[in-house]
Amino acid sequence: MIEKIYCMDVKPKMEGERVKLAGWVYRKREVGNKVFIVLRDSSGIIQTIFMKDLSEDAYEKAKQVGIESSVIIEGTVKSDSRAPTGVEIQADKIEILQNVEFFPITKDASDEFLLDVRHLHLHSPKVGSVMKVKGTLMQAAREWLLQDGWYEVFPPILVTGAVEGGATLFKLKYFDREAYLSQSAQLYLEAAIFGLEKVWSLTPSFRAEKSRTRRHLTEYWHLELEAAWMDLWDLLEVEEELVSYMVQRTLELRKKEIEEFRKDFTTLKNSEPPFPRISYDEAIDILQSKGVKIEWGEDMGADEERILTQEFDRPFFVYGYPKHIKAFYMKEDPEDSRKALAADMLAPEGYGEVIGGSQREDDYEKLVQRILEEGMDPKNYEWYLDLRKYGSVPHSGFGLGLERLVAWVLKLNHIRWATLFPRTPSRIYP
Ligand SMILES: NC(=O)C[C@H]([NH3+])C(=O)NS(=O)(=O)OC[C@H]1O[C@@H](n2cnc3c(N)ncnc32)[C@H](O)[C@@H]1O
Ligand SMILES: [Mg+2]
Repeated sequence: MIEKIYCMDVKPKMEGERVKLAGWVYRKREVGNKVFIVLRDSSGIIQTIFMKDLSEDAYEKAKQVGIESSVIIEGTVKSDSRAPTGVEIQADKIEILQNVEFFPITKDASDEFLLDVRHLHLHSPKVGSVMKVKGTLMQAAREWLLQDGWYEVFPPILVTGAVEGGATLFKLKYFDREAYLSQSAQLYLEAAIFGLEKVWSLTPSFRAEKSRTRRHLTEYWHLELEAAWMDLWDLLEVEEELVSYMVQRTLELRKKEIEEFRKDFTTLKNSEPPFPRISYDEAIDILQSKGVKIEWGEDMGADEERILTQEFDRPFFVYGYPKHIKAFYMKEDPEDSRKALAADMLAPEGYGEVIGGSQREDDYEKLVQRILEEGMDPKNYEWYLDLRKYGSVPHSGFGLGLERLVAWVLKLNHIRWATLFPRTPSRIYP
């Protein structure tokens, strides 16, 4: 590893010290016998100045170097209020590791072009800020899960059954049989609770969604929890505690990065438990009162959720959806056979669903009945049905779409900007 200091670690109080930095040329301009290079590394940027009368060799090299060239720069720290970070390097040495004549990404690059060259777009500090926020949200989730006694487990991705409906399965050939890419780790987490009681996993989930919306990917990162002995209402408390900790902790650690994307932090600061809870029935009433054409029993899509979120300035729950629009594994509401003990968490500011969760059907016969009602073959779920034969317990769980959470926290205009290499129906390269 090159012995170097990070841009953000160079402080005005280091005036006069000699330092070595390594990174990429972010900006460059020439003024008279001076070349100003703004150097970029993972921590940020710093201005370096090359003066002909300080080192003609370094000055001549600095004149040649192109944007995004990889360089090692040495020089003396000088405090300067005019510099972007209040300090600059009076450079007397530059090693050009690779000079870049022309970097393909320019200021007017289209979104589609940026996605075509996503592997180069990752040079961007702004993209780096998205990934830092995403990583910190997961760091916070791990902190909370550890202190609240949840066990991380590592479920399979190669599976033989649908969880969220057969229409969005990615099929693959598995030796001499058919298999699928996992839509959700849920069923395997349900098996894990008989030994570990409270489990969680972060896995890629795959959905052959043909819908080209701002909130769907075909591959996304899925944070899922499952717990024995919990009913739906216990689950909602876990969800709001976890999400509020993730948001508040990320606000604390990544305020600078979040400020690059939004100026108003109100909804983030409001994300403290308890989150508001409305029933599906109330949600339908609200939508109808706002002139939305939707009847009881219909599912809410992105447009309906967007309108509903206008009523809230923080994440909120919608619970008690009609059973027939929800998945086979959801427990019927004992107080209303038309409904499931299910709840989604919706993010405000138009973002909508970030979590889907429910209490699970724990009775063997009822679960077989639901599988048959959904037109599925119980034989394909024998192992899953076994979980209701050997010490079945009330249990609940949920799945949080990490990119959806990032999209809300950073107010991104499309979920694809929330992931390193977005996968959509029209994009699987690079
Ligand atoms: N363990 C569980 O109980 C999870 C459950 N089996 C499940 O998969 N629910 S979900 O389909 O609503 O998906 C959960 C979340 O996963 C996200 N999700 C769901 N589908 C997508 C797509 N296509 N792209 C991005 N994000 C997606 C979204 O935030 C959903 O709320
Ligand atoms: Mg859902």
